[in-house]
Amino acid sequence: MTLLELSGLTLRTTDGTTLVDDLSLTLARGERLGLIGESGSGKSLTALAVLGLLPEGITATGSIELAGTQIVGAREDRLTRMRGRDAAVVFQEPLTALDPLMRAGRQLAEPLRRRHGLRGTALKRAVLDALERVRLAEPDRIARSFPHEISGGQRQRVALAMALACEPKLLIADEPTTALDVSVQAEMLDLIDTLVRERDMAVVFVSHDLAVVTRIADRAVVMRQGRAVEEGAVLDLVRSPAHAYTRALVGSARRLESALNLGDPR
Ligand SMILES: Nc1ncnc2c1ncn2[C@@H]1O[C@H](COP(=O)(O)OP(=O)(O)OP(=O)(O)O)[C@@H](O)[C@H]1O
Repeated sequence: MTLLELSGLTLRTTDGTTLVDDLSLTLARGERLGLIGESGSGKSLTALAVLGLLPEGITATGSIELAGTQIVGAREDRLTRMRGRDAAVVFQEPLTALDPLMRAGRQLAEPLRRRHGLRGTALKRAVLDALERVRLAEPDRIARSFPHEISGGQRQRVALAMALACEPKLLIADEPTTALDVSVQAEMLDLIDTLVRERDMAVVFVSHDLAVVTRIADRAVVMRQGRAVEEGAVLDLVRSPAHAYTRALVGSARRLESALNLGDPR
């Protein structure tokens, strides 16, 4: 069953520059799609468009249907209902999602209260459970901390817990490991992988790094200069890229062999 369908999505600035050009793709429930391409290829804007969060001055034409809701041109109240319930996002920089002046526990309590109607002790328990689920040791301490008092990796886990709080059908992860230390990147990828698998959640995983995408996604769309140049099963793309740009990505994907554990990728 289709969860997300983009048809002819085109994103333009007010001065008429086309940033994403006639993009079409579909995602089934529970499916994991990588959106891959170099910086500026339009991946993040596509992800933001799905959430109805395009920056001012960028307009969308075409269609984005998410769990039966047309996102292009939808009113803000409709988008607000959709966010969290149908789709949630984890950004590269967790501070984008976190309020620097609010303790982590309070921030996480908000979506849990809204979605599950919890109050008081039950809400406190749910906050600690959500922090434990993203494998944060010392959930009590983390809940009491302000974002600047915890590490980048811990902040990203709190942001992930917030994104998962409303049990969305789709998790959009936009370079969620890029800003983290290499040592915690793999842990974060494993965590996302496990949590979405347990919940049978669909994923759109945005990254410039093919090696990272292979760990999470079943299928990938390769974007270049706002257009999809190639699409297919991740392993097919890696083994026999058709487009010269995909070939270049495969060639430059660091640690690809070990990430895939394929031996000779040819
Ligand atoms: N608010 C904006 N106004 C005008 N142009 C923008 C805006 N945001 C992004 N762009 C442009 O749109 C194009 C696509 O940007 P986008 O952020 O989607 O790329 P990306 O593939 O996600 O790259 P990165 O990995 O660097 O984020 C780029 O040329 C960018 O400069």
